[in-house]
Amino acid sequence: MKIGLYFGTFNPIHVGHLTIANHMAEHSDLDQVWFVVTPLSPFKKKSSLLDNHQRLEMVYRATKDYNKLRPSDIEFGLKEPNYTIDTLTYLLEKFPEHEFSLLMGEDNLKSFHKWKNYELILEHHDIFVYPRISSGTIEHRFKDHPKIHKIDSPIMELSSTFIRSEIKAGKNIRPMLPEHVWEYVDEMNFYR
Ligand SMILES: Nc1ncnc2c1ncn2[C@@H]1O[C@H](COP(=O)(O)OP(=O)(O)OP(=O)(O)O)[C@@H](O)[C@H]1O
Ligand SMILES: O=C(O)c1ccc[n+]([C@@H]2O[C@H](COP(=O)([O-])O)[C@@H](O)[C@H]2O)c1
Repeated sequence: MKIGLYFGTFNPIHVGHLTIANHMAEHSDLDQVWFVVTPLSPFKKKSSLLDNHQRLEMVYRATKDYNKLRPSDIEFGLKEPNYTIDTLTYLLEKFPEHEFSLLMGEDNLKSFHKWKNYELILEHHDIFVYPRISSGTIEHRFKDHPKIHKIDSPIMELSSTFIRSEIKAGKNIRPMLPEHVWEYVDEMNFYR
């Protein structure tokens, strides 16, 4: 099968993430999109980070009604911080029958030259990049790269950081989360 890997912290998963994954599932030849919940991103701090299983639970609730979208806890047993190349090596060993590509927002492409062994990732995998407003520029070497494919789609100005700070300020963010995720966040008093 052709699998699109959508790596993220998902703290929490929001409608932007879900829209991107669904768009790729509907408009590409991918058979499935896996949301890989990352325990600790190399570029992030642990502050205000919910437990791995709570973030996985939110991804599970967001994706359960979508045939082609799956939560993945594959990184839970791997060394932190989680370098994507290490996870890919593990996945290729575990699932030699699958072909893996990556989905990411444009902000991640802008820092991609700082990722561990990024040349090796590009050698073996296609990367689909979703437009996103963010600071910084895309390195020249990634601009016309044959393995990097820009997705032509509307921009969604939404982030987990914004959602967490709005909840902390007592604002209603209900439309920004998939309904089942909002119910869980509300019931568990997350981010308050
Ligand atoms: N609104 C968005 N548009 C496009 N890509 C997005 C959007 N939100 C997240 N992404 C992408 O989803 C992936 C996972 O992102 P992540 O879980 O870090 O979400 P985030 O909203 O960026 O979180 P935070 O605000 O906590 O940094 C990354 O590739 C990121 O670029
Ligand atoms: O492999 C790397 O060097 C690397 C550097 C930065 C981020 N990543 C991965 O990219 C994903 C999204 O990261 P983030 O920081 O935007 O949540 C997450 O799964 C990280 O593990 C990976």
